Amino acid sequence: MSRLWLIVPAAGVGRRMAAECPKQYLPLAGSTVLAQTLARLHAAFPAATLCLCLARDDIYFDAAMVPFADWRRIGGGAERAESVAAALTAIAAEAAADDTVLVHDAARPCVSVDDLARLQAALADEPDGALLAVPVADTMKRAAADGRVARTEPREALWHALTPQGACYRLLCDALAAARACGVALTDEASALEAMGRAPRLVAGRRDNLKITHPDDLALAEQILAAQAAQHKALS
Ligand SMILES: Nc1ccn([C@@H]2O[C@H](COP(=O)(O)OP(=O)(O)OP(=O)(O)O)[C@@H](O)[C@H]2O)c(=O)n1
Ligand SMILES: C[C@](O)(CO)[C@H](O)COP(=O)(O)O
Repeated sequence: MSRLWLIVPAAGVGRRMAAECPKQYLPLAGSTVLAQTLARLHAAFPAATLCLCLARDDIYFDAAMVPFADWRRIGGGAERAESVAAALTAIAAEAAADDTVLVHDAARPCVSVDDLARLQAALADEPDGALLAVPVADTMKRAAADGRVARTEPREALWHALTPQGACYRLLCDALAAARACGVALTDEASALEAMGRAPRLVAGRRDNLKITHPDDLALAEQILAAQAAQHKALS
C-alpha cells in the first residue's frame, strides 16, 4: 500500500516577520505557529510519516510540538527548496516511487482538514501533482520601476499558490533535482514540476490558508483559527 509522507519546511528565519525568534515559534492560539500547523496535519493524516525540516542551529524546537507517532527531524538548507530536497534525500531508502509526498509550510497553520483531504483525493489520480490554490480576487497591477502603475494585468487565469503541494515521491525528486541542475529558482514544488513540462492540478482551497509572513499576519491567523473553531463548534 502507498505510504503518505508529509514534509514540513520549518527551517526559515522569518526575515520579513522581524520577530525575536523565527516566526514558526511565535505564540499562536495557546501554542505556537509550528504546533498549530502540525496539529492540523495530524488531524487530517494521523498515520502519515512526518519529515520536519529544522535549522541545524534551532534552539526553539521542542519535540512536544509534534503529535505524530512516526516522524523524523531533517536538517534544513539555506533555501526552502533545499530544505525540501534534504527531506526527500533523507527518506530515499524508505520511500517507494509511487508514495505520495505532501509539502506544507510550517508558516500555514490555518489550513483546513477538509482542504487537506480534498488535495489528497485529487492527487490519487493526478500524474502531474497538485496544489491547493485560490483564484486571484483583486484587479492586478504591474508596477513600473518608479512605483507607478505600468499596466493592468488580466487576472482571469491567475491563482495564488498555497500549500500543501504534492506529487509522487519519484516525480518530486526528479523535478527538484532537474530544477537545481538547470539553476531554476524555486519558491514552491509546483514550479519544479512545471519546469520539467508537467502541469500540476490547481485544487481550489480556502482563502484563509494564510502564510504568516509579515507582522500583522499573526493577529489575522489568531482570528482565523478562532473563527474556524467557532464554525466547527456550531456544526458539531
Ligand atoms: N531555508 C528555508 C527557508 C524557509 N523554510 C520554510 O519554508 C516555509 C515558507 O517560507 P517563508 O514563509 O519564506 O519563511 P521564511 O524563509 O522563514 O521567511 P522570510 O522569507 O521572511 O525570511 C516556512 O515554513 C519556512 O520555515 C525552510 O524550511 N528553509
Ligand atoms: C510555497 C509557498 O508558500 C506558496 O505560496 C511560497 O511560494 C513560499 O513562500 P516564499 O515566501 O516565497 O518562501
